[in-house]
Amino acid sequence: MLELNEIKKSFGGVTALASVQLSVDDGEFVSLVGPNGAGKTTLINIITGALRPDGGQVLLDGRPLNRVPAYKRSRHGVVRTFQSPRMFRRLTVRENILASPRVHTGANNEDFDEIVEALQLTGRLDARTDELNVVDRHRIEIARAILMRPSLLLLDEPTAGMAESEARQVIDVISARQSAAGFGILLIEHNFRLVKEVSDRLAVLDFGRLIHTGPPAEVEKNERVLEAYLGKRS
Ligand SMILES: Nc1ncnc2c1ncn2[C@@H]1O[C@H](COP(=O)(O)OP(=O)(O)OP(=O)(O)O)[C@@H](O)[C@H]1O
Repeated sequence: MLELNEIKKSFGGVTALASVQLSVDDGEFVSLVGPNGAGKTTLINIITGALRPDGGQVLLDGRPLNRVPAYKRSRHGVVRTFQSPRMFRRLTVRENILASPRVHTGANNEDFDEIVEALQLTGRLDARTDELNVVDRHRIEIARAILMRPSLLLLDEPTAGMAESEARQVIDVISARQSAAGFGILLIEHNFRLVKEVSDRLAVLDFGRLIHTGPPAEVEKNERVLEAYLGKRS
């Protein structure tokens, strides 16, 4: 469904992405892992149209997106969340989750209740989001994104700032919804152990290069991955 062909992007002298080739099929769960500065967020920004690549093509269902502006890409079902969740701080949790018109038109009450409960937000629906911590703000963004009924969900470190048990719980919720609804996922996560079990494939970026793509069981056998990735962080 999503195909990235030879995507290149530099910032001044820094090569953020060097010819990245990656696909996400319908209903597939792909996790993009790699150290800080590897180019993960840049890749999501290129998929959504927030950034233009210097070279290469983004294709959605076989159609090139290069000339499609960011706001129209979301109409094609491409939905993203941010590394630092963006909210209307003076609005309540409920209002923030319902803030997208696509949530209004697409989600029924049952979906809303289910996802809010799974993400442990039920008791906080009437709180203002500026009273909440970053963990809950991530949960709000994820709830809204899922209720937008994406065909492709791009999650930029949805577990940033979470303890491992919180992160696991959130990833399990995402995975369960993905299995039920069948959308494609590209999820950014530093710690590949957290996403190993739920991912169909892992793609490992290092200094803008995709050094491995394959089933999670293979990743720890790849010397380059172990050296590039595990060498730098635990
Ligand atoms: N707008 C920008 N201007 C200049 N350099 C940038 C810009 N955005 C990203 N970079 C650089 O491009 C490289 C890739 O950054 P990117 O944020 O995509 O990495 P990342 O893998 O998402 O890192 P992290 O895990 O820390 O979020 C880094 O060297 C970064 O400093």
